[in-house]
Amino acid sequence: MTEPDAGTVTPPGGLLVAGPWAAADAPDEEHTPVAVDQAPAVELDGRPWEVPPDRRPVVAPWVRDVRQLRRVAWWAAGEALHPVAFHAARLPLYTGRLAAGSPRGAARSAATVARWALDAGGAERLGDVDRKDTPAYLALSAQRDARLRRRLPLVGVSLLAGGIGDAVLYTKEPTVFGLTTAAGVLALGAVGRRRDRPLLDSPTTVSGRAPKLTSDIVERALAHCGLPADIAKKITANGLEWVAPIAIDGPGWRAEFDLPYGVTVAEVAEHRDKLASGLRRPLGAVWPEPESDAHPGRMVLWVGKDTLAKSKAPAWPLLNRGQADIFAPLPFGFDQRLRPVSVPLIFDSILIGAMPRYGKTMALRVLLLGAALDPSVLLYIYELKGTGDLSSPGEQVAHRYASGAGNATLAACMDGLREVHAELERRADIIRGLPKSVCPENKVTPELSRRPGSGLAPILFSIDECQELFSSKEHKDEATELAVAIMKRGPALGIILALATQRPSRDSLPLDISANIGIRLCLRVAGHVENNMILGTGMSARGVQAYTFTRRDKGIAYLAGVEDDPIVVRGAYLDAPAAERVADRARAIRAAAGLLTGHAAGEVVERDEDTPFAFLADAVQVAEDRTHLAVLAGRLADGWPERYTTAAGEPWTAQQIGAQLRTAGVEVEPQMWATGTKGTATNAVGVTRDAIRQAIAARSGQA
Ligand SMILES: Nc1ncnc2c1ncn2[C@@H]1O[C@H](COP(=O)(O)OP(=O)(O)OP(=O)(O)O)[C@@H](O)[C@H]1O
Repeated sequence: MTEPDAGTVTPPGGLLVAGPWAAADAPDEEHTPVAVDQAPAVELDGRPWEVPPDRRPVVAPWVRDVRQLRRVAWWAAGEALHPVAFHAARLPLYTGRLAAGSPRGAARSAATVARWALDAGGAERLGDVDRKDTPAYLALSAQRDARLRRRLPLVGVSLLAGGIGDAVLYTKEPTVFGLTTAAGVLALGAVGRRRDRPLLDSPTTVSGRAPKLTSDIVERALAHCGLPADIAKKITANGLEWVAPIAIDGPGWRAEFDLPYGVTVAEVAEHRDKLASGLRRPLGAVWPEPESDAHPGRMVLWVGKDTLAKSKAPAWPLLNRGQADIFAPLPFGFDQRLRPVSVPLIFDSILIGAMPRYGKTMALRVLLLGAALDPSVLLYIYELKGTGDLSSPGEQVAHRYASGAGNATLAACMDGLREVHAELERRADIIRGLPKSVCPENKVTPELSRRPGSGLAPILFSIDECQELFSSKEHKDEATELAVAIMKRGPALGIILALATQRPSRDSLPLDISANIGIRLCLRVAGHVENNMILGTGMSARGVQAYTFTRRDKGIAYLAGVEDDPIVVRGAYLDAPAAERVADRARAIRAAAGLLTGHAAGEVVERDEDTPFAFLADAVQVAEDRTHLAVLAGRLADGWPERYTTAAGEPWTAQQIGAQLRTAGVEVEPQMWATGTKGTATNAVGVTRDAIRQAIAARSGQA
């Protein structure tokens, strides 16, 4: 065979196919054209027996999996037996209902028999006939008379026979009489049942049972989901090309099909709400996804029996036991089908964004707890809201930890950024000096990072509410410069940046930062601008729209940068006590390995004005015997605006003051009768001056 020229393609099977660009003067036998839309006799990518088989398993995998098979058997038995038991238990109720309906049934039956016996239909027809049309009138009248003559005696005889029969039965066979009478009453009850009240109760609740997904339902929904009219018409006329039968997949159904030519999954995803309407399912249960391995028109539609927000969350795998490895993806949550989702943080950076109260801090907390369970990771945790949401793992294991809404925490965060920025040079020097056999790709390896004294321990640097830092007049330029450098050079050196923000805008999230982030987690946001700021340009046009999440979708997000396409994920939810337990475990693991450092090891890196002691000293000056936290917040902000106001100039909230007091060991009373911010006595969360004094005394004793 001759060497192929520029105009020919040699597929693996060896068949030469001439392209339109083939040289015009090449010998004929070398480029006999092959019509490409003809079914090729030989597969272009190999002879049939050379192509890896694309066969579906003879026995479905779930049948071979004993555990799944057992679950299916239990489920099927439950499905079959539950309605039987349900209705059996209600037999007396149903009997009562029938008995109650029997008088109505008797009246209905009597009316029906009377109408028949008196030929009510014939009478109506007779009334409709023009009396002047004598022959027709006479014919109908004669017909009716004949019917009455036949029917009335028949009814009379039947009634008489029935009555006599009953009387005989009653005297001779009272049991049979009782049974037949009961059957008659029930039958009359069935005749007399009201159409708006079904006799039998439904063994399932209407909202709890999603209708089974069928190809007809999917095709009808797609034809009405807002695609162009000609496409919709095609779907209605020809249906879809089904790749596999609709199957149960986790707690829902999976439908896989090819959309009409030229239509992409993104176009359908844009109309997800209309698709959900067509499927008659809640929005949170309808998830169209592309099957990227095939082509952009191959769609996998997963329709849940419940919305993601309502589905029962599997526990976080590291909740009660186990360690993590930062070089492997960290367990984070699960997707719509309740499959686990992990986030590979190493060699990357992550941005988490959402409207307030939709789960940013919880998402960050799960990742930090995961990283905390790898004892080699140095955690830098800065929580700029001041509510102490990240105090676990911050207090127990962080190398650097600060929480607060004031300038002191911003300054501590800047110190941390400078420290880690300096690490870039130090680490680059170490790596440059290592032989290729130890560090083949000029980046930190698991072995290197865990080698004692290597100075290459992975660092996870996290800032919650990072907009406070990036919009602060004093720090924003330096903070942006340092963060961008860390984000660009840090990953190869084992440094990960994790940022969370509730205000993704150009002012509070510099473009340089949002453009360089690798992994993006977007919980519910207000609109497409915020959506694209967090997930990346053009995402909302591709149908990745975190603003379609509803009020209930807390903790649910689009996660981009982990798979080829963004995926929907619900983060594991660890409340404060659970987080504390995990962080305590992480601390114990680190202590056993001799890896407690910095803040967790008791090293004091706080600035003078940032210590709990300084805070208590300020608080005791402005507190009364009994003071509401809101009042205390106002007085602290008036007395020391540089310490107790946010970057935006707002006084700290009562919640933030409460968090600081608790951190400093002061007991806060949830209900205290004292003068409120409006000058009148009221009940609100407060603190006594004695409690503050006691905490100061305790701390002085410690010192
Ligand atoms: N994964 C989750 N599963 C279920 N509920 C969650 C989840 N994550 C968060 N929530 C709920 O949302 C609430 C707010 O979460 P979180 O404090 O993380 O929000 P946030 O966006 O950080 O709020 P803020 O903007 O005030 O800082 C939590 O108290 C919890 O009730």
